[in-house]
Amino acid sequence: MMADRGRLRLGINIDHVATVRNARGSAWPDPLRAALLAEAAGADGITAHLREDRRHIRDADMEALRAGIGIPLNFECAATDEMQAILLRLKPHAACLVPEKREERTTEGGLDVAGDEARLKDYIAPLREAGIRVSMFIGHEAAQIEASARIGAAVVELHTGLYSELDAEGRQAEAGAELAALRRGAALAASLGLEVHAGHGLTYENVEPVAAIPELAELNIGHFLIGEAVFLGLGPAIEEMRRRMDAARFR
Ligand SMILES: CC(=O)[C@@H](O)[C@H](O)COP(=O)(O)O
Ligand SMILES: NCC(=O)COP(=O)(O)O
Repeated sequence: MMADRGRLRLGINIDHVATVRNARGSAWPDPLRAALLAEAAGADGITAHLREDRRHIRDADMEALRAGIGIPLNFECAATDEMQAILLRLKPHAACLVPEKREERTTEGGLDVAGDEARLKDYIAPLREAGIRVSMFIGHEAAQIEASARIGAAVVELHTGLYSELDAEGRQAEAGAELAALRRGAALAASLGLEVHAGHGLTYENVEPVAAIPELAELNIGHFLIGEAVFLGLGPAIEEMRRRMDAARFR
């Protein structure tokens, strides 16, 4: 009999549609249009990251996504006062708090929840009261997972960036060790009552071992799929990712 470990949700991150738009200072390609195409292709949610420097997604994009899509919006941002005010005004389905450095090319590592526990507990309290599902974008270390549970986060999203990099570099033993650590992290988080998501750097080639982790409820995938959309179209690119995720879950 086929094992049924539950359907894994697929959130599509549309940040890099905005990267292409901003490269020319034009109005296109439009991230909302991408989000609506993703929704039509079966995406379970849309993820967008409003960075402090607005290098891709901008405030108006978040407003348009909040008003325009029919599936949950996962609003990624740093835990700053500015972002808290925007979250409380827009009230997205979910807020995923991420570490952010102005000079980084992309999100490097997870949020240090254990090292900033008291502040983050206070920071998320009004978000929780507003009905926003709070998620922590963290590494797989037990200390970060336990701190996320203690402060009252509903979700942790485990950073798969290192696994993805090691796999892409052909460092299979190290990628396997990182995958095993992600598995242990997912099991610990679920045992603490957290919903477990994962994402960053996932591709057709590396997604299946991650999708097979039984405690995961959702993957968030962006950069690779926006690139693949150039060749396949966004809908077919998403459908192929969906197919591979299902293959990992239901084989
Ligand atoms: C938090 C995360 O993993 C992604 O949302 C990522 O941050 C996308 O944005 P960047 O590519 O700007 O890092
Ligand atoms: N939180 C991870 C995410 O939204 C997508 O990351 P990526 O696929 O763009 O690297």
